Amino acid sequence: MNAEPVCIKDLEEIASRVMPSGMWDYYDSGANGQQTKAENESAFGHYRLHPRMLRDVSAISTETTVLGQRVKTPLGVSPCAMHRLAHDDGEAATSRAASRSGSIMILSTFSTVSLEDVIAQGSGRGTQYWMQLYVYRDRSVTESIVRRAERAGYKALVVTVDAPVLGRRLADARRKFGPPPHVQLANFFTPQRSTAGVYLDPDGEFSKTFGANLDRALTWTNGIDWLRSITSLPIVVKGVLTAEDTRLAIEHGCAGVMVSNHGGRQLDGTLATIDALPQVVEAAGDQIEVYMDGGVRRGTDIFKALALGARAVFVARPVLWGLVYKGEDGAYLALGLLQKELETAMMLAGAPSIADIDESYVYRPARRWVRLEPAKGGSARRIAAKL
Ligand SMILES: Cc1cc2nc3c(=O)[nH]c(=O)nc-3n(C[C@H](O)[C@H](O)[C@H](O)COP(=O)(O)O)c2cc1C
Ligand SMILES: CCCCCCC(=O)C(=O)O
Repeated sequence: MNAEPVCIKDLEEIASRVMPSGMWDYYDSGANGQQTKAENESAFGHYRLHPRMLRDVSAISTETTVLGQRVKTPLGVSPCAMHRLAHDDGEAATSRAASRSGSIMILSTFSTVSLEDVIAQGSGRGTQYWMQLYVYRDRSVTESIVRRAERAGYKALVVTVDAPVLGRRLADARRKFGPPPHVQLANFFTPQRSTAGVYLDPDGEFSKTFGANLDRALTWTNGIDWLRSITSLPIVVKGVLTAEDTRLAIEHGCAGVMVSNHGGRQLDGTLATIDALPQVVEAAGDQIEVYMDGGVRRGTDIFKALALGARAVFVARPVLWGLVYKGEDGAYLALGLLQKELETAMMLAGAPSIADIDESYVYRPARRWVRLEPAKGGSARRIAAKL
């Protein structure tokens, strides 16, 4: 295909053709049988829109607020390790693209451009930068990233809580995948910096480096309460899929939760994120903001997530595919295609502003999953996942 990509699926097709297979597999893979990865995308198709006609849609605005600050769009970039696998400019290119499109950018701790250099690429036109954290066994490593993020101007910390261990992605396991030597974890290792307390697998295998550093004993108390005690930045927990954990996030003083299953790369067999979103929104009430990611490939997906109560919606792989296609311009194209599709969906549905988009615009599927909640001294209670 030589024509300019006109949708995210076109970008995916190009990236799948041009990326070396090891890197493509790392970006693409879900865990184990990849059921969750597939359902993140397909589940959007189970929701239907309920559009309204003859509403003035001559002026569409996607402006909204997130964590109390104005943003041009509720669309953002989810944290992804190692953008330099996609393009030599790595996260610097993504940062420029996010800044041009006014999208929020969440930077992965495992970026291949340093967190200071990434934010320096933004032109400050209302883009918010948030810093993603994995909590290390050696807390001084995490604390040092927090301090650097504060100094550099990041507006929130996003703590990923769905990865006490890296999910088993079979293609990576077969290959013992690790990055090529020129792709380095720039927040920890550069010619100028080598961070004590961070173990790097001598063979470069990701899952081993990950497993050796991260704290599997992490809890709400020793992780989230501890973070709150060392910083005043708002804390968002990423990887929440249940009402129970949303209530805990509120109790532990978080500012937001991100409904995410890590793009299906961690626990295979969870609900798709669009299906998990309603129970989280209900538990959150107006006490905490709710964001989501996973399988968002179209403007109508964003519209549906907003209608079900997400305050902002994030994408990961689509931006990586854009980077593979054309660096900064490709990532900007990916975000621009989604933004344009969102605006078109808003026009066609008769919802000219983000505030207009509510639950009345979607039909939920009638199917239900039922689980049993253990009862204390009585018979187990049947709980239906409300979709
Ligand atoms: C290649 C790749 C690397 C990722 N790296 C991280 C990471 O470093 N930290 C993190 O919290 N999530 C990471 N994620 C998960 C994403 O932030 C996000 O939750 C998920 O990919 C969203 O789904 P999507 O790719 O379908 O948009 C990664 C995802 C991919 C595909
Ligand atoms: C040591 C680098 C490991 C990167 C893992 C990043 C991640 O979360 C992913 O899903 O992949």
